[in-house]
Amino acid sequence: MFPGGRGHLISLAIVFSQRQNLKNVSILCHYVHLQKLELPYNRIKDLSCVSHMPYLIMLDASHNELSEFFGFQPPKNLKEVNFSHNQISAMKDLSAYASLSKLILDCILLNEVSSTMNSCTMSKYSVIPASFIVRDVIGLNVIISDNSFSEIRGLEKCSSLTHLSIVLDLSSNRIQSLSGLQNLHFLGSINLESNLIREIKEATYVHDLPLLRELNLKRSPVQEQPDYRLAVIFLLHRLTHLDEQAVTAEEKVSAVNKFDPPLEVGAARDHMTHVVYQHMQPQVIFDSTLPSLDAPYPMLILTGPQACGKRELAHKLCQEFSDYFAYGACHTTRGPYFGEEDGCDYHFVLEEEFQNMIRMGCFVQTMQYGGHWYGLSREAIESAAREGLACCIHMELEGVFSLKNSYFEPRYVLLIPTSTKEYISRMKARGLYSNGQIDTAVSRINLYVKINKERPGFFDSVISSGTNLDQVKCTKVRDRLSFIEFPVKTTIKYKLFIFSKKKKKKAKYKYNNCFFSIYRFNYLPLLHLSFFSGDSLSVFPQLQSSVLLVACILAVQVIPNTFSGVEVWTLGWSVHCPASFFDVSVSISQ
Ligand SMILES: Nc1ncnc2c1ncn2[C@@H]1O[C@H](COP(=O)(O)OP(=O)(O)OP(=O)(O)O)[C@@H](O)[C@H]1O
Repeated sequence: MFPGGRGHLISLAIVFSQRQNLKNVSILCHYVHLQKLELPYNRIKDLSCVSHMPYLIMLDASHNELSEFFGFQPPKNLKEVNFSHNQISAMKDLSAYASLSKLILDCILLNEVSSTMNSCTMSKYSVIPASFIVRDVIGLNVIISDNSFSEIRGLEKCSSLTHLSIVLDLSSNRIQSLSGLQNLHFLGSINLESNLIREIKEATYVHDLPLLRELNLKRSPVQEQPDYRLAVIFLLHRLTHLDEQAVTAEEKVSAVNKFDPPLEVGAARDHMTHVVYQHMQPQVIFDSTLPSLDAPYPMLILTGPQACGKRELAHKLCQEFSDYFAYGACHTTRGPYFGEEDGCDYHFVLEEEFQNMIRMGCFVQTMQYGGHWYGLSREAIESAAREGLACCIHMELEGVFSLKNSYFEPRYVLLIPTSTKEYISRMKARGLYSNGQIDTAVSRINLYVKINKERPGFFDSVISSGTNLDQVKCTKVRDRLSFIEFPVKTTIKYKLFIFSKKKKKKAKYKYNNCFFSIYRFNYLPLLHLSFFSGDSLSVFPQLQSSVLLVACILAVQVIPNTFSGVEVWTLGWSVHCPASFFDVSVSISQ
């Protein structure tokens, strides 16, 4: 029945595509040199003959009637075993099978696991590869695919799985959750292809597995979730392969930028948004850009965690030093607290209006905090600048990061609570905040402390915030900021003097139906051209040289927004320049 020369046969395959009636293979105990034995699709119940095969490396006994798990003495070098499609219901300790690296257990009816090391009773649907105590085996493959498992239970009781770096193949089941894998600290690779996992958050169950490098969720409904790949990469940052595809460094960076952007990235995005929307609007000269090229418009930003007292301080400063500061009221989508007046603390607007304002380029900076939008409008700054006052604003750290990207150069003062206890009782005393809001605010104190510590000079001044904002504190802030050289009301106005023969503050000219005004500031001319409908464009060639002259000195950008013809002559020196090239934008409007 079996081939001759049995003493030296090293590989034997008895393979049928359909089940055959081979039951007794005891004769194989004479084939002591066998290294590979393939006996699938038979009716074998007893494999004790394998005890006589000390050199056996690979055994395929799938599709048989085995009820005993490893019912033979351990061949020393046995590496790969396939027991799929058998009737094994109990499993045992495999510590004697030191070389075992791959064990395939598809479609077996596991009811119970018993071992010398542990014993746990499992339901039919538990996915249990056994209690493998195989020391120093790296890369043990456990393949339990093509079953109908709908959940993963009991794996953590299998001590081998908590001691080995293993590959776990659970493909083609009906598994919906990764719950059950969270304690298998040595899992290196999980194959969950063709299962029923739907939610990205399931990945959090395997988030803490330190050795997990490969996860396969191909052909699972979760793949249809928006941003699926980046989200999983973000949650499982140690992965090197997702869905059998290498995770690139670019993907890892994109994932972090998308789901937990560093402050700089969030700020850059915010700044970019507002610059783009602002440039889509007709360009005008802003009062805040007029003072000087070397002494930018003065602004004071008070920053610190919510309710640290910066808002009160801002109001106080503006009251006490009304010749220096004007309060810059931001816009917000949160509703007013009791006693808050529209336009005083904030401009309270609805979400839709806020979003419209973003698209209209009204904001210099925006931020979401506590589920509400906050934004510093250009008009808030301009209305202070028009009065010749420095704008005083309070905002969170993210706002500071964003503003640092703009051409504004405010002074930043950090108010930091020194006593968490006092800070919490201050928040509680306000009676406005839930415990969650208080926790968030408290947790952000460290963020401010960290930035202040790691980036010397990021804040121009740091003061501790307390419960009382008295006169002393205002004076203290002013004293500390004396180096700012606050403008007095007159500074801006008087510096704007005339660039005309008549020595008027602002000269308006009419030329060929065109009105244009010329300012002179710090001896540098600044042109403001305004046109009315029906203007003759013939003025342009004549103006061109003077505009170019001005452009050389001050780098003034003239942006046409109504006359397409204007583009022709501005094209050469305006359109092709990067936005930051120009110090001032001047509009030509109808
Ligand atoms: N434009 C803005 N950009 C960033 N942060 C802002 C902006 N406007 C306001 N904030 C900040 O948003 C946070 C929430 O503002 P809100 O006024 O709702 O809180 P509050 O409970 O009144 O606290 P506070 O007394 O600090 O203002 C505050 O820290 C506030 O300074």
